[in-house]
Amino acid sequence: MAYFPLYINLDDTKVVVIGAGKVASRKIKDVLEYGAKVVVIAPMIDEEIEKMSVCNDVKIIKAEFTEALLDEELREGNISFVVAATNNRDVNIIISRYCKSRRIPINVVDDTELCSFIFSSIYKNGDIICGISSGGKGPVITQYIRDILKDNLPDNIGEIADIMGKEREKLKKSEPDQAKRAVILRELLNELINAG
Ligand SMILES: C[C@@]1(CC(=O)O)c2cc3[nH]c(cc4nc(cc5[nH]c(cc(n2)[C@H]1CCC(=O)O)[C@@](C)(CC(=O)O)[C@@H]5CCC(=O)O)C(CC(=O)O)=C4CCC(=O)O)c(CCC(=O)O)c3CC(=O)O
Ligand SMILES: NC(=O)C1=CN([C@@H]2O[C@H](COP(=O)(O)OP(=O)(O)OC[C@H]3O[C@@H](n4cnc5c(N)ncnc54)[C@H](O)[C@@H]3O)[C@@H](O)[C@H]2O)C=CC1
Repeated sequence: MAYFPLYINLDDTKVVVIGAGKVASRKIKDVLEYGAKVVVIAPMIDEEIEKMSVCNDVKIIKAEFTEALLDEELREGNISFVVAATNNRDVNIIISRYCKSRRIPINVVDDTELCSFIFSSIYKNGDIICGISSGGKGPVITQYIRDILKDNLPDNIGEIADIMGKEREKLKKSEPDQAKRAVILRELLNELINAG
């Protein structure tokens, strides 16, 4: 079954990443861009993650995973989701079970079956976000599609979206007919795109 795309607000919420190698580093960089606060648990920390931890949004716990550490994080506050990114399959399985039994969304980087959600390739331009998934069939495909979007969408599509958003708010007050609003907005979009 294909995965359903959701867009969640991570701003100021806690994401726990267990394992701190190259894959963890990529995922941490991604979620920081969306305002998450990250707690990293691992005995060995990749240099890139050490660098990221100088900002207040990354806390490092230099230790092997234990359930008690996650219990403690939960006691301190809600967790948006957990990423199990260790290179030890047995540990990843334990983390997946822990999270699933508590209904905490879980991503396990080495096994789709252990995940309750997966990451996508992201095209981002301002607030325009396209998450592309192949359902785990291969990031090479999703990266290919992401690059097609990047090469073909106007570079200013994020700015265009900002303008459209403001105009839409104004129109909601001045034009009561929703169908007419949609026509006006489509025309405006065409104008903005053609203006380049
Ligand atoms: C299921 C999923 C779970 C998840 O991680 O969420 C998963 C799983 C696995 N990835 C593996 C390998 C690689 N992953 C990448 C890259 C990315 N992988 C990402 C997502 C996902 N990877 C989820 C499904 C996404 C989908 O729907 O297709 C991206 C999109 C997002 C992100 O991770 O941030 C990010 C691209 C970011 C960007 O857009 O640039 C590269 C390429 C590279 O590094 O450039 C390689 C090497 C090439 C290759 O193997 O294809 C392996 C084998 C490990 C091994 O062999 O040991 C597994 C395990 C397995 O397949 O069982
Ligand atoms: N989903 C994806 O996009 C991809 C997934 N992978 C898979 O991801 C996994 C991790 O890959 P890398 O980051 O390259 O590995 P890595 O070897 O660079 O890092 C592994 C990390 O796990 C930590 N770790 C090991 N045992 C631990 C424990 N008991 N508790 C807490 N942390 C522990 C280590 O300290 C280290 O920080 C591999 O299994 C690999 O097959 C690899 C490429 C892409």
